[in-house]
Amino acid sequence: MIRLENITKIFKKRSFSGENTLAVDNVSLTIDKGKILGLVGESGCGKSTLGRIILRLTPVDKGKIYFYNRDITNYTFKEMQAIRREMQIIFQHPDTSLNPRKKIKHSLIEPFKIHRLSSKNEDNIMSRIMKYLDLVGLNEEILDRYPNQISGGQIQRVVLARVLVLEPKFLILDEATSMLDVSVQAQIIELLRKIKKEFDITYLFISHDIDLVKAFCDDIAVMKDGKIVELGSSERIYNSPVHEYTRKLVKTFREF
Ligand SMILES: Nc1ncnc2c1ncn2[C@@H]1O[C@H](COP(=O)(O)OP(=O)(O)OP(=O)(O)O)[C@@H](O)[C@H]1O
Repeated sequence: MIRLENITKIFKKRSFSGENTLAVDNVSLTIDKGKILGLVGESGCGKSTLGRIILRLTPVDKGKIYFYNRDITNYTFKEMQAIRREMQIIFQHPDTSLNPRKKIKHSLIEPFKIHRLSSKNEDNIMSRIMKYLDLVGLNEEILDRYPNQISGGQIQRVVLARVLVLEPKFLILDEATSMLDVSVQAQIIELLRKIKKEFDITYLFISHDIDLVKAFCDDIAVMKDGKIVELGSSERIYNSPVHEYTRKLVKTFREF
């Protein structure tokens, strides 16, 4: 479903004395349809940049991005608009992912407007919203609340519902559960499993938590200094890591 060939991204220095940052260094990888690929590595290694590049939210300097075998690397804004709904991302911070001044109802109606989804009237939109709210384990009481009146876990459920109304085929979860308590995190992971089963969505799960990635993902790509240093099945990477850096990551988590 996703194929990356030799992706490279350099952020230019911001000041005369600063340095360029090689955020992604010649990365090639494939994510097959229906799979969950975990992308792990320590802070600043380039995980988010790579995710944003796949969605064409960050321009790439070198390399090619394929989505369903279509080369989307140089798609225009208009061409991207046509496939934007199919590729979505959920970020880490529950507190900034929804407009704090708008009720939850507004945030759930918004995607229909942005993506000009064909829904004849508001009743029709609301019935679709209710379907997805139910799926993520929320009820209509949430609609009249503001983001600061609900918990972090509830916000991530709303964010998921907001994305699901678009019926995406590929979803990037960028540290999407990192800010949540462990028990809430487990509930959201369970929900993500259920959603994947029901909608056959392919995930890229970005996290620094290798234990969580091992439990949730089919395969793991380990990133260091912008490079993928090791890639394989979750079991293999976790139980018999080959690269020295992967060994260190696994060991650190086990001791922690
Ligand atoms: N817009 C930007 N402009 C300049 N440098 C950037 C920009 N975005 C990221 N970087 C730099 O690129 C490198 C990779 O950052 P990135 O956010 O992709 O890493 P990450 O692995 O996702 O880290 P984290 O887990 O902390 O989010 C870092 O050195 C970062 O400072």
